[in-house]
Amino acid sequence: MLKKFDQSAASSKIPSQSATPPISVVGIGNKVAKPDYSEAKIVVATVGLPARGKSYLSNKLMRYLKWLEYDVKVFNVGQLRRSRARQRALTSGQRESHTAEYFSHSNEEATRLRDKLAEDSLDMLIQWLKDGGNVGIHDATNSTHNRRDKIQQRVAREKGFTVIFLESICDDPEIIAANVALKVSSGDPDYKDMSPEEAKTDFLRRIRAYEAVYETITEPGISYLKIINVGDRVVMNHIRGYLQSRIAFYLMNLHLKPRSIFMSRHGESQYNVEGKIGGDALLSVHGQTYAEALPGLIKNNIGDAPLTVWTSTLQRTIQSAQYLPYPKLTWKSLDELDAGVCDGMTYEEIEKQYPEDFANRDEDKFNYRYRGGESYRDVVVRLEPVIMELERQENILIIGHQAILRCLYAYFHNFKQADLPYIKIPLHTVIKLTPKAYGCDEERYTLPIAAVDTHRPKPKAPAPKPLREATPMTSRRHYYAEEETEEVAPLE
Ligand SMILES: O=P(O)(O)OC[C@H]1O[C@@](CO)(OP(=O)(O)O)[C@@H](O)[C@@H]1O
Repeated sequence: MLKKFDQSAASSKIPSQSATPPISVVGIGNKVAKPDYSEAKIVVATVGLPARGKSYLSNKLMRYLKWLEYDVKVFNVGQLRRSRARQRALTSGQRESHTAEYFSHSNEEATRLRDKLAEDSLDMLIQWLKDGGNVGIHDATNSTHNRRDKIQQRVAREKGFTVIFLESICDDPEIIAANVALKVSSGDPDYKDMSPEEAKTDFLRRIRAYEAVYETITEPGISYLKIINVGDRVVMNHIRGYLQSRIAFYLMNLHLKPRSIFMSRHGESQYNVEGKIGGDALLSVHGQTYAEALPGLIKNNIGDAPLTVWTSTLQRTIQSAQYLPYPKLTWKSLDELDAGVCDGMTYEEIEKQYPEDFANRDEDKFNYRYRGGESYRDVVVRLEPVIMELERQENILIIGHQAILRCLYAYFHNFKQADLPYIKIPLHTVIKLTPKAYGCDEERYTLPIAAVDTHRPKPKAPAPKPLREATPMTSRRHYYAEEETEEVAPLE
């Protein structure tokens, strides 16, 4: 539901209206208010034994939905337990230990305490939803009918709130062993006073304590998703509405097979050399050299492993991929951000011809929409099917464009919207992302082939407005030898 928006006054500031959830946006002067998705209020409650990837699924889901601009937060009951224990230790001077006995069902006092923690965490989550959040993820074992009944009853007290249970069932010994190893090696506060062997023994006892009372979801009539071995099989029940279906579809497409996602911009184009944006130019001489060198770099990296190459429909990406001996796919959705009336111009020309637009873009680059073109926000929306497909696939090399790769990179590294349009994706560099339990490992390979720098840094001070007599701003086009290495910091 879009509120009325004065399009004549702000052709460049109209937020996305494409196939995204209903949003309301209010224009305030030169600024664009944050989109309001307040209609969706969903509690996602995880269900599963320890070491079944519940936190992995919770965090992936959060990253995906946040990238799509929903307000999402994970409420991890284990973290609440630890932070309360720390607080108690500060007043009592005595440290509490939460070994396997604490999780045993026969320990009535501890069971009462754990139930209370789950309730408190749910109350905090519901309050957060009332304050404007959209999807609150209750990351806990929630492994009995009784616990799930309580969650349902609590959520039912809130008008318009719905709950989906997300059960992660895993019987693949490799996945379980990897999750156990991660828990005991990640400096988990529960195990900081134990050796890795003691920690492992204790954690396995904790799992057995939960197994003794575990009840898989069989309750009729509730909304749930059962994810078996992280996406091998998925069972769905009573999934309704746009956002619930989207959540289900995303989780269905996840897998845990080891793989890497390679990203590279096309080789330097003739437009890059001239400082022009957009267009459909061919590669420069240096760009062509990069295209020739790329197969060697990739082969050195992945050897004989299978790989699929994705390009946009624009010549500079297709030309850059021409010597790569792998199956190729051309995506219209990977075409560069559409600069509308500014297509084919240099930044200096845009500043001269459209000074207000130029200033607006500097002020809020993520939301700014070129006249007759797109904003970064629009691009994020059109890349959603690409993200979904990337989650399903194994090794992929994307030969793309500056703005497109920024958006994809931001998804994997959880960047804030405001920082996204300034991420450095230099030419003649391959970025290798390897998804891990929480986040991604990254390596960068830069080939020693000269190229211009097309990155315009964020202006230091807010751009002055109106910009009748704007001082010319030069695009920084120079060679890597002059490049500083400062990077935008990822979230968390
Ligand atoms: O959003 P900004 O920083 O302007 O970067 C996007 C621009 O990057 C460019 C190069 O300046 O990408 P590309 O090299 O793929 O052509 C432009 O075409 C595009 O408009």
